[in-house]
Amino acid sequence: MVLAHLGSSITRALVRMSSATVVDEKALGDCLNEITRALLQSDVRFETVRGVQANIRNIVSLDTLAAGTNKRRIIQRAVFSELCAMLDPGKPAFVPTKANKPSVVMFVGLQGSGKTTTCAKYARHYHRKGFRPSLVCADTFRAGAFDQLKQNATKARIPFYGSYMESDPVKIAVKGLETLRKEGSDLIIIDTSGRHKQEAALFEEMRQVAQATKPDLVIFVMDASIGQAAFGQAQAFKQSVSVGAVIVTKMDGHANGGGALSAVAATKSPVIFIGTGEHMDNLEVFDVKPFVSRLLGMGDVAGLIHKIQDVVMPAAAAADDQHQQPDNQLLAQLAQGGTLLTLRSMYEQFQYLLKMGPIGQLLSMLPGFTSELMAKGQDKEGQAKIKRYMTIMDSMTDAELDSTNPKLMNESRVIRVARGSGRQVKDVRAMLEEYKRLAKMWSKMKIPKNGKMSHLTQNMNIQHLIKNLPPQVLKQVGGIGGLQALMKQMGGNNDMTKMDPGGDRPPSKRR
Ligand SMILES: Nc1nc2c(ncn2[C@@H]2O[C@H](COP(=O)(O)OP(=O)(O)OP(=O)(O)O)[C@@H](O)[C@H]2O)c(=O)[nH]1
Repeated sequence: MVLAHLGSSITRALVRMSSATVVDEKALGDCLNEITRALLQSDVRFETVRGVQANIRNIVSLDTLAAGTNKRRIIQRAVFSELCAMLDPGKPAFVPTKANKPSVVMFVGLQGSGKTTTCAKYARHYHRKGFRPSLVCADTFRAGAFDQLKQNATKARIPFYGSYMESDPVKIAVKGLETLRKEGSDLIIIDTSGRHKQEAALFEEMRQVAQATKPDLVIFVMDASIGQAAFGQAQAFKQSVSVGAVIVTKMDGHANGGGALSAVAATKSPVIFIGTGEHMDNLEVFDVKPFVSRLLGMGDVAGLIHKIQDVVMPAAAAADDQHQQPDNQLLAQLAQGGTLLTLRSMYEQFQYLLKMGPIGQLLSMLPGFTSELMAKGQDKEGQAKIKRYMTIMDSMTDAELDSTNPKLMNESRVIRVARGSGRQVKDVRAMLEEYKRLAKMWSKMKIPKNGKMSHLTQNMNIQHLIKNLPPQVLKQVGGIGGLQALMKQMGGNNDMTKMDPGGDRPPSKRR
């Protein structure tokens, strides 16, 4: 959990206030002081913190509250809504669509902020949603930028464009757009140069690339560690190009992230994603209410359902649209029936499982990937086993990974792969047994092709889901009846915003 310290400090303040015998001015004052301290420690600007405190005091006027009013609840709600207001710029960002013309998104930011890495993560995010994204490296300032982008793009299987010879970023950007448009990309992402500090040359280059490519969205990438200095940095970039959204990176390592997020909101720019690690999958959609909800340990049911949907959607999309290239191709094949599982596709399903993190349990809806791999309450062991299997597969050849013939892995290859991966022979054998079991099961399965989400969700074993959901989550969705209604809604209606549990502000559109 990012900002774990801030979240636990605020939660502790609220718990302390709630357990006070009487909720009076003193209890409220202590609670607010603690929250103030936590926000300042997270490098939130002093004026912002003072505003949050004053607004909570305005909402919670203890003297005027009618007798019998639940003061604790009112304070908790006020804190929740003020934290949301602090992080909400009140402005939506452009969301790429699969319209007639490809969407063009340009990334800007200082050197080392994580631009190049985030471009690839962003592309991967939309690839998973059924887009055909591509990357252009218009960073001619840093030697090695093109190689880095190329490497990331290859890893994420995203088409790319760049040049070792051309030194004019504008020419590269224009040529890249032209080439990738012709190749059928529907989301073209342009990575631009960064500098060590804000300087005229950087801004001029950004302006020229933007003028020549006319992006639908300019994303400013900044590093969370700068905290409240994000305000000045975001303003400076906004004055040079029309920044439409912000991605705050390195939220995994910085307590200052709270300050950075609130400072960006103060510039009226929406934060659309946060970077939570160096890995390609460490990019989280940033939605204010669910974020604050999780920060305060109140969960995020809509997000939970989204996670399920992220895994199930590509199969539905693929079943509906043969032209799409969803990330989860195995699920797409499953829609055709008679799937011949390869070790590589098993590897990809493992990646999905790991991405789901602690709620990997929910993936019990994926046929076969159930108790043996991620038994209830044993997420850690299950994940360790999956990682072990993946390390072993990393030492196998492409031919072995892409084959459906387990006999390729003869005794000498098993010994060789064990040595190469630093694992024991018995581990390699266990992995191959797992593969055979899954291959057999998947070969007999078929997801109905013509039934969109509703068919897929009907296919999920709801009983299994009920058994595996943590009790508090089940309670939060309204028990078994509520869960069934949610699944039904998920089948017939893709708009998750309608499922937001309570609250008065609609969450921004899911990206
Ligand atoms: N921990 C963590 N590291 C990140 C994150 N995003 C990027 N990084 C790391 O930050 C470093 C710099 O990232 P780059 O993508 O090269 O930065 P850049 O902004 O493209 O740099 P220039 O191309 O020089 O402008 C790399 O080591 C990345 O792996 C993140 O969300 N968390």
